[in-house]
Amino acid sequence: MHARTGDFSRLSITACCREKIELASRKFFALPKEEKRKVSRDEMSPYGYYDTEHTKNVRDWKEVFDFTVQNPTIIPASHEPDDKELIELINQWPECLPDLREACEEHGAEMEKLAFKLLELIALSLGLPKDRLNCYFQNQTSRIRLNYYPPCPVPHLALGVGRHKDAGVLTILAQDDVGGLEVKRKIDGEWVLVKPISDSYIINVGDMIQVWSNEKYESVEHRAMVNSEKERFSIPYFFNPAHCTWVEPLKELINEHNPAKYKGYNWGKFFAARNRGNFKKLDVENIQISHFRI
Ligand SMILES: O=C(O)CCC(=O)C(=O)O
Ligand SMILES: [Fe+2]
Repeated sequence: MHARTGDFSRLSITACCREKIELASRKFFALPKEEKRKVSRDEMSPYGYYDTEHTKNVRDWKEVFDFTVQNPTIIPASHEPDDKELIELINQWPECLPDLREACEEHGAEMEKLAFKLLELIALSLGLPKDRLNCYFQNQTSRIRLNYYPPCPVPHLALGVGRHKDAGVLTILAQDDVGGLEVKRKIDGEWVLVKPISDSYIINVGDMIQVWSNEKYESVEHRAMVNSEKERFSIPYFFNPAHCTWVEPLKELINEHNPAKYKGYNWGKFFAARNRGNFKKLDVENIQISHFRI
């Protein structure tokens, strides 16, 4: 893929790398359940295969495989503010499909290069030095997810992923040609289909850019529909900073006319709190940046 990003630079992502991960993802999800469950995630090892995820307490119609880009990745052991314990996330790879690991690691490296270019463009667009945001990404917690949405006999009763906003910095999404991703249009609240364009990536601004930019950028609500005939695959890359990142509106962007719209929060604890809802149904709403809105 080639993309022109303003006058700044020309990015080139090898199409073969994308084809490789798409093929490996199809092969992985086509494996028998017992094989996939050998790399199942659980509360101790929260990355790997999973087929019972909930978004906002509702079960999604999908199977996923998650891995981190930096191996190992360090995150807090729990969402409890006083718990200082950290854990190392170690990727799990299916032994019967060695191609998957290679394809995933290559794709991760390509996505990371693109993510840094985009980050620099965003910094420049906010009137900041181009490397202003780079410092948060040493020991980053970025991850990639392989999404598989099987055909659904009752597509009007289920969603592949329920409505949500991505909590991180940027999401770079590769979707296949089936279609199903919808974004909520701000002016009228209508859900609008993001039409698949082959060999292109969808760039989604996440909640952290909304907070850093003090709402100059907004993260968009989105969801994934399912359909009764076709299976669908997508591959989001979630670009996330180090767990210790304190997220708040950037000092340079706020002043008496534009006061900070958010209180600060710790990314690692936010992420741990968000992930809690993946393993059990919670009685409370999952953590959102609106909880830090001033
Ligand atoms: O499958 C898609 O198109 C979107 C997936 C998504 O929003 C997510 O995994 O956060
Ligand atoms: Fe998303």
